[in-house]
Amino acid sequence: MKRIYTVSQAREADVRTSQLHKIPGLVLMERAALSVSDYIEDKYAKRTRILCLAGTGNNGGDAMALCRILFVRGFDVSYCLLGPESRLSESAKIQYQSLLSYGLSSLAVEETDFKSFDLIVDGIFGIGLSRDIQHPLAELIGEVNASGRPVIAMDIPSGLNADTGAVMGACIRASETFSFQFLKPGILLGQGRSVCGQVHLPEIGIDAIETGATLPVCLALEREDLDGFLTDRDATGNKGSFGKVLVVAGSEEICGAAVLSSQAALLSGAGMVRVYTHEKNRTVIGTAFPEALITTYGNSWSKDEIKEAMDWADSILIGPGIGRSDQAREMLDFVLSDPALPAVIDADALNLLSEEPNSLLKPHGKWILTPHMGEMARLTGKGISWLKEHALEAAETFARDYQVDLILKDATTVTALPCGRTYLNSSGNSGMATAGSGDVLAGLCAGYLAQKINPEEVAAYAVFIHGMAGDLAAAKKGKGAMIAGDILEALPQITRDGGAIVAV
Ligand SMILES: NC(=O)C1=CN([C@@H]2O[C@H](COP(=O)(O)OP(=O)(O)OC[C@H]3O[C@@H](n4cnc5c(N)ncnc54)[C@H](O)[C@@H]3O)[C@@H](O)[C@H]2O)[C@@H](O)CC1
Ligand SMILES: Nc1ncnc2c1ncn2[C@@H]1O[C@H](COP(=O)(O)OP(=O)(O)O)[C@@H](O)[C@H]1O
Ligand SMILES: [K+]
Repeated sequence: MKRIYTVSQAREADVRTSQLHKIPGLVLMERAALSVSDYIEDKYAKRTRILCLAGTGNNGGDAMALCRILFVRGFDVSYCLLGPESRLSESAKIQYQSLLSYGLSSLAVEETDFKSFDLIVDGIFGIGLSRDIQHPLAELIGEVNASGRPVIAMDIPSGLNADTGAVMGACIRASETFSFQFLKPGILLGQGRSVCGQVHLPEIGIDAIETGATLPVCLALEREDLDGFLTDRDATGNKGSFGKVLVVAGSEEICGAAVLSSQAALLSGAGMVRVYTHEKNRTVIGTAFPEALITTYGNSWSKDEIKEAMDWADSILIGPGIGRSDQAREMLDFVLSDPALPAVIDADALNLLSEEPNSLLKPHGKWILTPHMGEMARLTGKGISWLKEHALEAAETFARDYQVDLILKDATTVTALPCGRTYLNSSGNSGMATAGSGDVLAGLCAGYLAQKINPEEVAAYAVFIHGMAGDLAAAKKGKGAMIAGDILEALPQITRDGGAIVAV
C-alpha cells in the first residue's frame, strides 16, 4: 500500500523528520538528488547531454544538487537558473553556490536550445506552486514540451497542482516523475496521469506522519495487498456459507445491467446470487446466466417477496437498470429501510436518492454508494467540472456527512470511507469507459460484502480488482474493443484459486 500525501502533509512530514532526527533539509535534498542521479547513471551513458532546469525554490535546489552530482560523476550536464539569485530559497542558494564553486555557471535560458540536449530535468516548481504559471515561464514550459526530449520531473511536473491534478497555467509533460517518497494526490487525479509518465517513489528517509490508526490518510493499493484480501477459500464451506447476494436490477426496458452485475457478484466468489427483476427479463437472464436464482415482479412488486429475499441475503445490490419509476422509488425506500443488510447503491438508485439525499441520513449499517461524476453531480448539486477538480474533498465530505463508503468513479476512482481513510485507485484504463463496466464493479462490491471479506476496506479493494480486470481485458482485446463482458471474463485470472494473483 502506498501513502499519498497532500502538500500540507508532505511539508509536515518533512519538518517532522528534520526536527525529530536532526536531519537538515539539505540532507533530504541531497538524498532526493542522489536517488535521481543513481537512476540516470543506470539508464544513460556519460555522454548524454543533460539540462537541469532550476526554479528558485527547493525544487530548483533539488535540480541543482542533481546537476552537481552528475557533473562530479562525469556527465555532460548544464543547468539554467530560472530567476534572480536574490529569490533563491536558503537551500537552493547553497546548491547554486556549490555549483559556482565547481566553475559551473547557469546557461542563459533565452539562448538555450532545448533540442540540443538528450535529457531535460524539470526542477522549476515542486509542491510550492501556489498560483498559475505565467509569461515567460509558461512559454518556456511549452518549448520544453515541444522539444520532444525525455523529461524527468523532480517531485512533480512543474505546473501540476500536487493536491488536485489541475494544470496551473502550463505544465511540463514528463516521461518520468520522481515523487520524493510519497505519492501526491495530483499525480493520480485530474491531469496527473497524463503528465507524470512513469512514477518512481524513492525513499529519502522521511518519516510517515501518522502516529495512530485513527488519523486520516490517503492510500493507493498495490497488487501485493490482494494477498491479504483474497484469502484461501474455506475447504469445508458450502454455497450457503460463501455468501448470498440479492441483486435488485433491471426493469421492463433494461435487462443487461442485471446480468452483468449479478454475474460479477457470483464471480467474486459468493455462493449464490438471486436477481429480483421485472418478469420480462426472466428468459434473458435465465439463458445468459443460468447460475442465478430469479424472482420476478410484474406490474406491481411484492413487499413480502422482496422481504423474504432480503432475509435470505447477506448483502444487497440495488440500482443497475431499475429506472426512475415510482415502482423503483418504492422498492428503493423499502430496501433502505432495513439498516441491518449491507447494501451497494448504484446507478438509478443513486439518481432516485438525489431527489431526496436526506434519506441517506436515516440509521444504517454498511452502505456503499458508487456514483460516477454525473451521478455525484446530481447527488451533491455541484457541477461536474468542480467535482473533477475537488474529487478528493467531495468524496471525503460525502462519506463523512452521510457515513457511507463513497466510490466516486472516474479515470482515477476515489474511494472515501467514513472513518476518514481514502483510497485513490491506480489500476484500470480508458477502455473501461464502456457501457456496463460500472455494473460489474457494483456486483463485485456486493459479492465481497456478502462474503464478509474485510468489510471496512472492501470498497477500495473491489475498485482495485475491477481495474486490474480491466487492464487484463485491455491487454487481450485492446482499449477500444474491450467491453464490460471482457472485464467479467478477466476476473478469474486475478482471483485464481481465490488467492494467488496473476501478474497483469
Ligand atoms: N519532503 C520534502 O518536502 C522535500 C522537498 N524537497 C523539494 O522541495 C520542493 C518544495 O520546495 P518549495 O517549498 O521551495 O517550493 P517550490 O520549489 O515548488 O517553489 C516555490 C517558489 O515558487 C514560487 N511560486 C509559486 N508559484 C509560482 C508561480 N506560478 N510563478 C512563479 N513563482 C511561483 C513561490 O513563491 C516560491 O518562491 C518539493 O517539491 C521538493 O522538490 C526536497 O528538497 C527534499 C525533501
Ligand atoms: N479513463 C478511465 N480510466 C480508468 N477507468 C475508467 C476510465 N473511464 C471509466 N473508468 C471506469 O469504468 C467504470 C465506468 O462505470 P460507469 O460510468 O458507471 O459505467 P456504466 O454506467 O456504463 O456501467 C468505472 O469504474 C470507472 O472508474
Ligand atoms: K518539478
